[in-house]
Amino acid sequence: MTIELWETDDPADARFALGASGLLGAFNRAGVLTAADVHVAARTADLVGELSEEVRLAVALAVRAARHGSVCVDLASLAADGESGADLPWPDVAQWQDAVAASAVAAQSVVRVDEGLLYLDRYWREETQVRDDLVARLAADPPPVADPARLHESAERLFPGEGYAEQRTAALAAATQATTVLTGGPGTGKTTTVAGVLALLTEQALAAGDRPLRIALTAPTGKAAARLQEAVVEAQRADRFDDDDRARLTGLTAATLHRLLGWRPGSRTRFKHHRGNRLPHDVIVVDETSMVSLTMMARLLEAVRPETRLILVGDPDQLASVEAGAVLADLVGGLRERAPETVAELVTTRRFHGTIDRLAQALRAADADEVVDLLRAGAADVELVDPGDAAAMAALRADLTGHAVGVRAAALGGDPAAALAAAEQHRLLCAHREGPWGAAHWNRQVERWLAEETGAPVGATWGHEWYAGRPILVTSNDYGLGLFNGDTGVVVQSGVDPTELRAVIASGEPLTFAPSRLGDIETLHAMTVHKSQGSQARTVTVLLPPVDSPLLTRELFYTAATRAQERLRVVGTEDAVRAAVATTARRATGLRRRLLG
Ligand SMILES: Nc1ncnc2c1ncn2[C@@H]1O[C@H](COP(=O)(O)OP(=O)(O)OP(=O)(O)O)[C@@H](O)[C@H]1O
Repeated sequence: MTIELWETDDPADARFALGASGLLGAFNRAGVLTAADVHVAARTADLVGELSEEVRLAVALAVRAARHGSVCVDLASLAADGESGADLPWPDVAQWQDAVAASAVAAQSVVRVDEGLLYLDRYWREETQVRDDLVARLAADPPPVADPARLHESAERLFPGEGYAEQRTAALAAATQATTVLTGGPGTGKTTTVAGVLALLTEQALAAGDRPLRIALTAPTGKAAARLQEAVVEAQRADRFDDDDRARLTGLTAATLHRLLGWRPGSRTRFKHHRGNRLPHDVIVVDETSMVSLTMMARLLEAVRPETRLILVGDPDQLASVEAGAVLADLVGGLRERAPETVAELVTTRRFHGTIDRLAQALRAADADEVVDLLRAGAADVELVDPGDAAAMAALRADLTGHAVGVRAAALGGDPAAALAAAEQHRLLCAHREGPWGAAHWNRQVERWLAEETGAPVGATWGHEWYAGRPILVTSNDYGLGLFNGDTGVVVQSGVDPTELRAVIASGEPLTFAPSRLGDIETLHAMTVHKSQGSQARTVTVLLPPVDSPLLTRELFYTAATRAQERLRVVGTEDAVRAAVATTARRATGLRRRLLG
């Protein structure tokens, strides 16, 4: 294992810290630390009069770790990894750890050392709080069940027979305890279980003669929240639910976690609801929990009342949040040992019966030979394209261009629903944002092909950023407009004049805006795998980066592959496929271990 470095041929690269000398300078020039890591560490150390170079290096490595999604840094293993890969002046580990523990930065709580792991104070406090809140929830009495006989009877009705046994057990667990982590891959029946649990709980509230249950459905992104809401409503249409169940559950709406907690202007990490002003709900269901960062989990747990039933739903094999932490995987790992009854795992796939499902299972099992065999099997729903195969790449180009042309034709027709449907057919997913395998490059590429094919000068290279048929992705929440990070849409021509353009965003009822009203928007001919989390498309093309990419991991491949509902095309060499399967995204966190203690 080698330490991940940034590389550049440009001596003026902004990541070089001007004037950095000594250890910080050496680690910056080697590409371990960026200028930002160095400056943050130097400033913080200056504030408390910390002069030791070794300690300043440790602080900078903790800052760097957070940038890479880790909550803390294990100096010993980092130095051991680094020594095998880069010729760097690593301090003697034992002495270094002692120096950090005895330092002014530790004494002033700028950093914390816990079981050999070094944390920036903020993350240590958040991790401690998540652990303490969870442990307190586990220790408290379970919420009361008004009519246990009725609960079991209704569970048999809503989850009948052997086919629903796994979900029935999970639902009864979630209905009878305060905290449940419901995990499973795509299509394993998580939403069906959630819909059933809500029916069970609303019925129990009625049996107890209580006021109607207050239920919150939530997810980290607007797109995921909207999907949860639709899926729960859809699940209740099944015959197993009777009219009374449906009547008690009418009007359920889902909101993003930010909105549920009460977003406050000017702060991304502080909310209206907190320990002193808790959320009023009796049941809170969080979907796509793998995307929840440590910070958001801390904010959520402090705002949840002890007696509220909390159901955390997600797939721990997916990529973790863009921000620091790997909370869902840590919760599953830690709680499985500490309180196994709180982890309900669904393992039987209900939706796919094809190669995509088998591929997802092989990826979870890290079985590289099976993954390669499935990709090469010539199945109708899964295909592997070798980037060195000119004919196959030409076919890929024709396909991507054909899709873009189809979206443009629908958008020129001025029918928002048709344009949206065309745009939602296919997703091109990239590991990186920048570079030859990045989303930015492929967005430009598809726009160029579209322009060539149609003769219309569209796209950023022509200076026509807004054009009919431009698929778009919303990249931040805009509560005023009702737009959420992750929302997707397309630009349509709304009149005879080609300059009359409207942006249509997919929602229950499509939302229409003048393009000038939209702020944070990206073109969506291609998107990063990270941003695709929480959404699916019928056909998905995944561009695997080359073998040496630090982003090439099993979690990335699994997340990308499971976005596909009907067809999956993977563009990459066999070596890249094998490297992805063999590499897991390593994030340093202490939560799993601390949950055991
Ligand atoms: N026990 C079951 N037997 C047969 N079909 C089921 C069962 N449970 C769920 N299904 C069906 O399987 C499909 C997937 O279920 P569901 O949407 O609940 O899964 P999910 O895990 O939430 O999926 P995803 O996370 O991919 O959205 C649905 O069409 C649902 O009706």
